[in-house]
Amino acid sequence: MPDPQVPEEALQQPPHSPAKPTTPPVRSSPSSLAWPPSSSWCLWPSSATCSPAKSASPNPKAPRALDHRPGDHPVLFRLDNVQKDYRGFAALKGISFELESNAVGLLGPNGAGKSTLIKALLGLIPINGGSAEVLGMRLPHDARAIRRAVGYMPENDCYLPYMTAVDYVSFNGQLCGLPKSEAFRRAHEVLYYVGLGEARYRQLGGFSTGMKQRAKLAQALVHGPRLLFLDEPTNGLDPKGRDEMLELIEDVRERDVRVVLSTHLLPDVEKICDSVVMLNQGALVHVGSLAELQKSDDPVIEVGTRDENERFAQLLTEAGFSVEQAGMHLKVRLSSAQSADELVRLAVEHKVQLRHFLPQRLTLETAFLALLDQENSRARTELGA
Ligand SMILES: Nc1ncnc2c1ncn2[C@@H]1O[C@H](COP(=O)(O)OP(=O)(O)OP(=O)(O)O)[C@@H](O)[C@H]1O
Repeated sequence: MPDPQVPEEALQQPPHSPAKPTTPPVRSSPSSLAWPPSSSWCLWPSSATCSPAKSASPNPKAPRALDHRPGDHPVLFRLDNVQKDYRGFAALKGISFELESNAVGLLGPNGAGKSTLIKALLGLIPINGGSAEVLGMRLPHDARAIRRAVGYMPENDCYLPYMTAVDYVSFNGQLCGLPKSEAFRRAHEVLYYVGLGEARYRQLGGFSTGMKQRAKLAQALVHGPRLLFLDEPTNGLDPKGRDEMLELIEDVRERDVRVVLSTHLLPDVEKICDSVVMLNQGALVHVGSLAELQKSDDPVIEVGTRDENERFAQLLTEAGFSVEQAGMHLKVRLSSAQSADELVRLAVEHKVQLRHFLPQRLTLETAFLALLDQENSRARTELGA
């Protein structure tokens, strides 16, 4: 039975053609298995700029090289001394950087200025000094063009509770410049895409937190943005909901939409992003690739022995290694002059049986905390001087 509220063109292109081989990113309920919308469905508006979606790559999780739509600007952001004051309070203190990236993690403790930076880059709040470019478009002159090219999923709820999901998403599409019928058609498609196909005529006020987050994602995607700003998209979600939201974001990224993810959850950044921008108290702490940040100059090896951790720690310390106890294991930090071979040789020489030997990757969390520590002690020194 055709749905009387779905426009004819949407019915001609069924939102979930069985011919599509792509893996469903969301499997929250049988209804969400309606993914994907169709083989030719894409995140870009069909009128002027839409071209067929690329077929799924063999490994959708494999990192892709920068690969943009024709005419897309390779430089995501170019900021020069961007400042923002709220009645005399400096929320952004002269931020400068240039970044080429497909997925950026925007990190910082509470009050660091992440939301302020996002709003400034969207042209939603004026900056008090400096200049900024988003995808090659300059603020404030090109603010309208930026808003058309960019989707924004805000941290806070931003809907009227008595609106249905489809009206809400369609209305946002119109606000972003889509004609009414196109906005309505795409609202249906994008709601299927985020796994809310069956719930699209329900009022948002009755949605669970996970459904509200998906509806917010849908409204950010409806007009086919080239860049998506996500402010705390996994806030309030349980572990399953969080995984599903991250899978959706990964899928969006795989469809050539660049992503800026602002979050406190560093594992989310590790999963989605290829680069990071770190702020602290309105200042830029770090900008660069994630891999670069996780590269440790002093590798750490976790070792465990058969009941001889204490003796081995003593031997390692005497040999000049830096050792600390970490639960049932020892963490041995190697300087540039030391090697893992030496550590093993020492164990063999002293007949210490090694039961555990694990070179450790520096986590984003460790790197983040170390950078914040450095920055805070630098600020304290400056204050004292
Ligand atoms: N409209 C406003 N008026 C006055 N001060 C503001 C306003 N918005 C933000 N601030 C202040 O600017 C600073 C940066 O706020 P912002 O919301 O950008 O930080 P954030 O990094 O996004 O924090 P969180 O992670 O807690 O969301 C904070 O000290 C905040 O209190």
